[in-house]
Amino acid sequence: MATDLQGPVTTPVTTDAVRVRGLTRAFEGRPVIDGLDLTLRAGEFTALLGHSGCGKSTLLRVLAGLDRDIEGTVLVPKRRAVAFQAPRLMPWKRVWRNVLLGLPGKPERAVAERALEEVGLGHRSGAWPKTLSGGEAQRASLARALVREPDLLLLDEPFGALDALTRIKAQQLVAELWQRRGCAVLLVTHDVDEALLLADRALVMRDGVIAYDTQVTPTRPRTPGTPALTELRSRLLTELGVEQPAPRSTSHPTAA
Ligand SMILES: Nc1ncnc2c1ncn2[C@@H]1O[C@H](COP(=O)(O)OP(=O)(O)OP(=O)(O)O)[C@@H](O)[C@H]1O
Repeated sequence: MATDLQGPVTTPVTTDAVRVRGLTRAFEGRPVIDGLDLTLRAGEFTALLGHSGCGKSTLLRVLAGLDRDIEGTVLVPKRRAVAFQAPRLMPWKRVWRNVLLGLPGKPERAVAERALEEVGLGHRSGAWPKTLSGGEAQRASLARALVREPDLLLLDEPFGALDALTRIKAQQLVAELWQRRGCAVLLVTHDVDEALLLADRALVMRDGVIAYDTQVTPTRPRTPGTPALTELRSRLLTELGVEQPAPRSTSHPTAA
């Protein structure tokens, strides 16, 4: 799949969707990413966690090819797509035209409608973006990513601005799309529970590198609160510097 690669160096790799070696990105002389190595396997769903400002979006932008002012080696598949927290729809173009935006050639409306149907938005194809709800706009943004048939789907906090119920539905949709499409996904999120719900693997970024890298249980669908997930949740929170209360003692002093 990832034999068709582009990046600063184009050594072909076969089973990996992403291969990053010694990546450094500095702003005004201060490295935000500092010698980072990362391999994502084809078809793997990976969550990227880290405190605010640690460089998650910067890494995603580099992988998306939106930031090339870098040092190091970045190998990514040519077919990749990105969806951001804000859906970034052009208000003067109908939804289906937004979905096709930037695609080469002159793809037909039916191409956009197939992707819109996949995200449950076929009926809003001819609508103007301003008439969509937040969840609908986010789904349109996902359709725009899917229409590119990506081998690598980059998601930068796509659920961050959604209300709790819409967020659960959007998470389910992404899980379904990933299972159907089989592409590698890199999801930037602040939410440890979201990472544990969706991902095969969770990474914590700190000090410009991947400081922690763990597999999540392969069982799906996930049931929050199982001992394995609870332990992993606690480990990830510790890695993120979140102090947790000590487990409550089960022994009670007996009254005299
Ligand atoms: N274009 C830029 N110019 C200068 N500094 C930048 C630029 N883009 C990002 N930075 C800085 O790089 C650091 C990492 O930013 P980035 O957006 O990657 O963090 P993040 O981990 O995604 O944060 P958050 O979780 O808050 O979205 C921040 O200190 C940010 O101010």
